Amino acid sequence: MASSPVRFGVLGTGRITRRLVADLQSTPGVEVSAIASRTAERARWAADSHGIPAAVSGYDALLARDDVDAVYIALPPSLHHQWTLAACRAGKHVLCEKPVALTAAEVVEMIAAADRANVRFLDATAWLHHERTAQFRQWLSTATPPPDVATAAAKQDELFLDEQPPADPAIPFRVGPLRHVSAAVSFPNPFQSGDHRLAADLGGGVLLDLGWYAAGMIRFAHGGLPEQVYATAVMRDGIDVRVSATMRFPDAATATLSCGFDTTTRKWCEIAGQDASIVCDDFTRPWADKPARSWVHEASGKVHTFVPPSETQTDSTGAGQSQPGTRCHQEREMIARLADWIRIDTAAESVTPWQEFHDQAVQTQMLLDALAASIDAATPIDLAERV
Ligand SMILES: NC(=O)C1=CN([C@@H]2O[C@H](COP(=O)(O)OP(=O)(O)OC[C@H]3O[C@@H](n4cnc5c(N)ncnc54)[C@H](OP(=O)(O)O)[C@@H]3O)[C@@H](O)[C@H]2O)C=CC1
Ligand SMILES: O=C1CO[C@H](CO)[C@@H](O)[C@@H]1O
Repeated sequence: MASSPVRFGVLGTGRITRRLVADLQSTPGVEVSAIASRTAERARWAADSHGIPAAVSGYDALLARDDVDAVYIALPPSLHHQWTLAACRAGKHVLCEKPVALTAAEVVEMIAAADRANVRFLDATAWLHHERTAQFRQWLSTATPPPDVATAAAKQDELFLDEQPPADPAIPFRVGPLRHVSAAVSFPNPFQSGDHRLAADLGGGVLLDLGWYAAGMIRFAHGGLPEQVYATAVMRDGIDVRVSATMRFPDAATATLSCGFDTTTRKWCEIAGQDASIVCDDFTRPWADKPARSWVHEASGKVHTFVPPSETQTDSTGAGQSQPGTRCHQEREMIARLADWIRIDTAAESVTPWQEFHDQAVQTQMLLDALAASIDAATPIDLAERV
């Protein structure tokens, strides 16, 4: 029996809703039943533009509606905490834009509120849901080689020569023990004056806006938090517009982060292990008109281009050409995942597949907290002392 669609209500009518509302509407099993604005006129305009049945004046009024099962919170960062708590109180599931909140303490409260209300919570960090991220995860899960391989690795750097096929053909590369992660995300001045990204009271600043992605990639690649960080910021009108940071983990892995509102477009990362590195130059979101790009660089200098399975569909001529229509759409994957969680009968199942995403969100925000503290204090910060 087909389950009924998950009906989303949208809070906010800004820039991101132009894209995400269409993504919600085009995800199977999901509908958008209402959109709310602070003003009735703008709600009407947004509902008409997107073909949404109900235009709602005021966010509280949307939360009170019976035709809304879940909300998509597309408000400035300073409002995410408040409206997530309100949505949970109203019994609505939540998809909340990034950065999840202003501090890790707020994120912990938001997740606790969702747990108390038995509703699902997910942050809209879509790259975590791209199929290639699952492949990165798999390569990283082989980070610790068996002892005999580790000994061999210490003796020679030719483990990946072609004549030595890997043990598991499904995992053709082993990154080996993680040594360094580098993540850089920037966009050159894309904002109008008055934009929340440039307003301190709305949670502005590049560290929260784009550092969210870079810190998230570093946490994802390592799986834990550094023991020490040091960050510096270039400030303009009281807002951090460029941030650079270094960090060191308890296992001696290191990382560097760079983000900027005044630097050319970058959405890059390099995850370097002892044996190979994963390189990706569009990890936050593949370019709309191009296939997702990532590579594995072996110690020998050999480079392999990774083509996600959805981009290697054979076309009608059998030529194996990439077909854009079949490409992984990370936002729809994210929405479908949340809709699946909403349909899980938690009374019948003890699984909590959302836990890893909650851990990722909390720890990303903890890392940002530490970087902000380092910028403020102009000194390295020990995370162990902050937990
Ligand atoms: N996942 C992604 O790829 C992206 C995520 N984002 C994230 O989405 C969120 C929203 O960003 P974006 O859509 O660009 O922001 P916009 O400023 O374009 O829109 C924010 C909306 O929030 C509502 N709002 C409520 N209170 C305020 C306030 N005090 N000041 C301004 N707006 C307010 C407004 O809707 P109304 O007046 O109708 O109530 C406004 O349209 C941010 O957290 C951002 O980081 C942004 C871009 C991409
Ligand atoms: O998340 C985001 C993705 O890209 C934008 C740049 O145009 C960011 O500023 C935004 O908040």
